Amino acid sequence: MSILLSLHHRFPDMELSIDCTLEGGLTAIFGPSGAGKTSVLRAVAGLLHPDQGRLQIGERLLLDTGAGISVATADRRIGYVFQEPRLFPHMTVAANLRYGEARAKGHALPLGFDPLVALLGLGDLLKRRPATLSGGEGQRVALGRALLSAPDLLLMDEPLSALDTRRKAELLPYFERLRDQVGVPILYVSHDVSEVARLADTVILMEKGQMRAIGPAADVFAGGETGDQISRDVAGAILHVIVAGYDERDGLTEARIGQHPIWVPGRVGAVGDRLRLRLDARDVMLMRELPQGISALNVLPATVLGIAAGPGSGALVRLDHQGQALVARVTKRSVRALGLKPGLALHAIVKSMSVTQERVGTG
Ligand SMILES: Nc1ncnc2c1ncn2[C@@H]1O[C@H](COP(=O)(O)OP(=O)(O)OP(=O)(O)O)[C@@H](O)[C@H]1O
Repeated sequence: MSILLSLHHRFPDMELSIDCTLEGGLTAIFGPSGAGKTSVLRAVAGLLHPDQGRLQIGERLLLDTGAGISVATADRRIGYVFQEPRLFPHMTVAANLRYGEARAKGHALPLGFDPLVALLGLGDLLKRRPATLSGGEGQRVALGRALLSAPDLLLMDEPLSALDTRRKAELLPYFERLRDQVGVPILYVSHDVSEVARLADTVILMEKGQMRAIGPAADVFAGGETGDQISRDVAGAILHVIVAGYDERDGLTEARIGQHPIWVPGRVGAVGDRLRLRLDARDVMLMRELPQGISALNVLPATVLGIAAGPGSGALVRLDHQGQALVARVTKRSVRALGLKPGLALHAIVKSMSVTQERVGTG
């Protein structure tokens, strides 16, 4: 189901502008604080009335300022999950979920009550009251309630930002399952690169109210065509790999892109599972000759696609590894010393230990 979104709004100290068409899946709106991410969600939900805008979800036209159309929030069939669960404190978890279901008003649910309770692991919580839930449990209930209202689109605004690292890690697999098993498109706001790299199919990069880039997550984090769209702190690759085995002796998971192995610390997934790995551009080293006697386990043949030199001492080198984007952040001095230029074949070295747990996701 396509989502057509066009918003233009002038705040006293910022101009918001976004135009895009989305084709389902999970789209992350990513950018620093104040970029305008939440304002986009608010406009989509009908809580902010833009100066100019158009929103169409599938066949349903929800907003067209030119034609004077703006469907009321309650009738948009859009679910909203916030930083905190916002559950009804006097109701049990089951009653909170049933409240969501009642709002579906007969529209087909993406998943029935019981399968959704199972997917979100809510079975043991149904009789509890919100005050007794942990932050992560509360967010799962909030998600369930939103999905049971049969939304055409789910909005999630920094749903992990109020949680500590452990709770975030517990919740992320549920979000992955939701993305992969429930067909509801999701607009997901976050300023956290590890979260976005792990979850997003598509990334909208926002800065100062403007849409700076849009595309598949791997392309946007690699810096796009010109390599200068992404800030150096978040540039990196998202590699899609398949689990090939586990080395018991060394405690390493073998993943593969085609026939090429990539070793990841710990046991992750089962043989045949699809994983996505985030490689920070600063953790990738480049060598022209096949290296001998080095500790890094992952030596990936790659071809230089482009080089974007920043204003400082660094440069972002975009590479192709078997059809997937890799990106290395190196010094301009190394670019010169290695004679890096588009088309050059070389080796990208990635330390296994740099692929930490939070950089490994599914799907
Ligand atoms: N109701 C409002 N009135 C005036 N200006 C607003 C309003 N809402 C948003 N803005 C302007 O838009 C900017 C971006 O706000 P928004 O909350 O959308 O950003 P964000 O990217 O979600 O940031 P954060 O992660 O900090 O919430 C604000 O700094 C402000 O300039």
